[in-house]
Amino acid sequence: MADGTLLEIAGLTAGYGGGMVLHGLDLTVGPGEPVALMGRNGVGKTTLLKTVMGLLRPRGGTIRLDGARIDGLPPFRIARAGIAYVPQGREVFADLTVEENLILGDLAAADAGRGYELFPALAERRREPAGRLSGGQQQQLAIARALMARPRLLLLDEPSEGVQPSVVIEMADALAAVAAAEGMAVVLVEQNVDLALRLAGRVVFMDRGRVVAEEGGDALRADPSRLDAHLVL
Ligand SMILES: Nc1ncnc2c1ncn2[C@@H]1O[C@H](COP(=O)(O)OP(=O)(O)OP(=O)(O)O)[C@@H](O)[C@H]1O
Repeated sequence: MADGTLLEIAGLTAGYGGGMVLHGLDLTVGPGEPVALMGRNGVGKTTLLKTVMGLLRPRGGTIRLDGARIDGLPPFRIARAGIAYVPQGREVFADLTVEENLILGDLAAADAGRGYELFPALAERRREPAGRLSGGQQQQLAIARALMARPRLLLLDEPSEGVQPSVVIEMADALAAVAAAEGMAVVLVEQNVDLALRLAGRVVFMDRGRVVAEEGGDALRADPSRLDAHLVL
């Protein structure tokens, strides 16, 4: 879009049963922009990702991708529009091989090469059941699978959970490379400051179902103590 907006969320409300979790949330993300979303437990970060992906129906507000409304569409149509989602908990098909998991990420892909370029360690284990990989490699596989279809926007929920620091850094650098090379935007929900700051050009802070503040990644890298002011609200 001419104004450089890929994702535009305005006045979004959503919740479960009688309880509202998102209370009029506004957020815009530019093409190719890596954004980290931070905030205390329970403020609605996961709920936001699920709502953007169409897994939870919004109660109000609008979600636009490249200017076109996507709120209310079913998840498969949102995926086709160019959004991929890697939920918390590294979901892979444990009984299928690494290669089969990758191919399932994009049935139109002739081979899984793209996934192996992202994370070369996966190539060495391509014929093994995914369930035998370490936690960190399963997370890499879940991310690689989501990237097979070349999304324009990747929604990623807490990928660092239970993953060793060296693998976290590898994940951040692989994602940053794809974001830069292909113009893929990322919305990363992350408590791990190292990962959030390594990847994000901008950090957005949520509290009680709304975006309440944001900071440039460079300012936070220069002075990470600025994070505390936003996270202890
Ligand atoms: N399936 C559900 N049914 C009912 N309530 C839910 C459901 N999922 C989440 N909630 C509630 O919605 C609120 C926001 O949860 P959400 O998972 O979006 O927060 P979060 O910011 O991602 O926190 P966390 O870091 O703990 O995952 C919480 O009060 C939670 O208990």
